[in-house]
Amino acid sequence: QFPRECVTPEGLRSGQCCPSPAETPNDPCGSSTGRGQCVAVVADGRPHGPQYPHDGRDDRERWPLRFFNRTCQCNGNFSGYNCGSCRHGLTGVNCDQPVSVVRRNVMLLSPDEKRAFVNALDQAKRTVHPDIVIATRRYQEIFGPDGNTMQFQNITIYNYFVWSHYYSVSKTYLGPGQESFGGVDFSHEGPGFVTWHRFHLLQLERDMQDMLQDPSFALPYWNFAIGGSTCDICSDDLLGARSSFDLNSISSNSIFSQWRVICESVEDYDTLGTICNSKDRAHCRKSGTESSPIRRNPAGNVARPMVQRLPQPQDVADCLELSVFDTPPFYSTSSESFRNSIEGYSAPQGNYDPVIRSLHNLAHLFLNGTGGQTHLSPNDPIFVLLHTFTDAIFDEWLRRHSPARPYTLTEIITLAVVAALVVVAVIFAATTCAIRTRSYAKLEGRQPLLGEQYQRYSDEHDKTQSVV
Ligand SMILES: O=C1C=c2cc(C(=O)O)[nH]c2=CC1=O
Repeated sequence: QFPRECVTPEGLRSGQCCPSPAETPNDPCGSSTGRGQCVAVVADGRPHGPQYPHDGRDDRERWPLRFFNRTCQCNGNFSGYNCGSCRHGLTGVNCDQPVSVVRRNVMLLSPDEKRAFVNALDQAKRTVHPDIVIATRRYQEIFGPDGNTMQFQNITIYNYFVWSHYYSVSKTYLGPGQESFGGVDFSHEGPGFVTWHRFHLLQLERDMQDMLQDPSFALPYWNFAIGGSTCDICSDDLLGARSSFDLNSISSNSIFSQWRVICESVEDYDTLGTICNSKDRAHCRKSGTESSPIRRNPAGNVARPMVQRLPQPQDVADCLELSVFDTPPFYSTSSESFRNSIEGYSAPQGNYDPVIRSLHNLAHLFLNGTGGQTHLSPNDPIFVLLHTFTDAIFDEWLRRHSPARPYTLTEIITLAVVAALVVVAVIFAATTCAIRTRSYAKLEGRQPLLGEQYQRYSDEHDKTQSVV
C-alpha cells in the first residue's frame, strides 16, 4: 500500500517516495516550509527470530525497503506520507491547534450519534481512498507483464483497513508448487500486537476524519468484558442484529447486511502468489459465486463451549496487574506477559495454557464467523470497536506501568553536566569544612565557645537563657 503518486514505473525504479504537500507543488515533503525532508529509510536490520526461518523471500521483510528506500521524515507537528497533514490531536494550517478526539463507549452514544457513526462507517466502505493504492502482486511482478503496467489498484477507505490487516497476516509465498509458509504473522502473537493495531486504528480514524472533514471524529469502543453470551452491540441501530431467517447472518434492517467481504480467497492467493484484490469479485462472478456477506453467529460455536461467552470485567483488572510488557520467547506461548494476556493466548492472570483463549482473542472467537478468522476479521465492523477497547486497556496499562523511556543524548549530556557540578560543589564544601575545622581546633583553647557577646550567663537565671 503506497501513495498513488509514488507507484509510477519511474517512481518505483528510483526507490524514492517523497511527494509534495497539495498546497506546495514541487516541494518534496514540504521541505521549503520546514514541514519535513526526504531521507534514507532506516529499517531494523537485526536477524529474524526462530519463528521465521527465511531471509529475503517476503516483500514485507525490512519494510518498505523492497519498494522504496527514501521517504519523507516529518518535523514537529507535521505528519503523513508528504508531511502535508498534522500529527494526531492537532489541526490548523500550521498544525498548532490542539483538537480533542475522545473515544466513547458505543453503548452510551445518543441515537443520533449511533446513526452518524454507522453512516460514517458505511460511507468509508464506499469511498475510494483519496491517497493510497494497494499492490495486487508481489514486488517481482509489480511492473506487470510488459514491465510498464503497474500492478496497483484503488481501494475504498474501509477496504484498505481490511486489506492492510490481511497483508500483515498472509503467508509467505515460497514459489510455484511449494507450500506457502504460514509460520509467521507480522501483527499478532508477538510484542508488536498492541502497537501495530494502535497504528491500524489511527489510520482508519484519520482517514474518516478527512472523509467527514471533522478532525474531532473519534471511533467509539465496545466494552466486550461484560461476561455472558449476549452481543449487546448486535442491534440494528449499531452493528446489526441477528437475522430472523439465518442464524449466521445480519438482519436486513442493518446496513451491514449489504456489506461484502474482501480477501476471502486466501487459498488462491497462497497458491498463485497474488495479493487480495478487488478482481476477486470478477473472478468469483465468472465462477458463479458472488463475494460473501458478513457471517456472524455470536456465542453460537457449540463445538467450542469455551468461546460461547464474553470475557469478564475481572479479566481486564487481572491483565492490568501484569507489570512486564512482554516476556521470552515473545510469542503466543509467553507467560506473565501483559501483551500475551491482553492478546488472549494466556490467562488474564498471565499463565500460558494452550487451550486458553481470553480477552481480545475470546472476543474475536465469540463472534463465530467473519470476525473470528484472522485474515478476514476486519470485514466485520465489530473489529473496529473490539480493537478500540483493546487499545484502551493498553492505554491504561501504559498509565500504570509506563516503562522508563530511554534518555535522549541531550538529556544524558545535561545529566552528566549537573552530576559533575554537584561533585565539584561537594568536594569544595568538604574541603572548606576540613580547613575550617582544623583552624578552629587550633584556636579552641583561647576562644570563648559562643564568642564575646554570649560570654555571660546570669547565675540567677536558667543556664539556657542568655543575658544580653
Ligand atoms: O481476527 C482474529 C481472529 C482470531 C482468532 C484467534 C484465535 O485465538 O484462534 N485469534 C484471533 C485474532 C484475530 O485478530
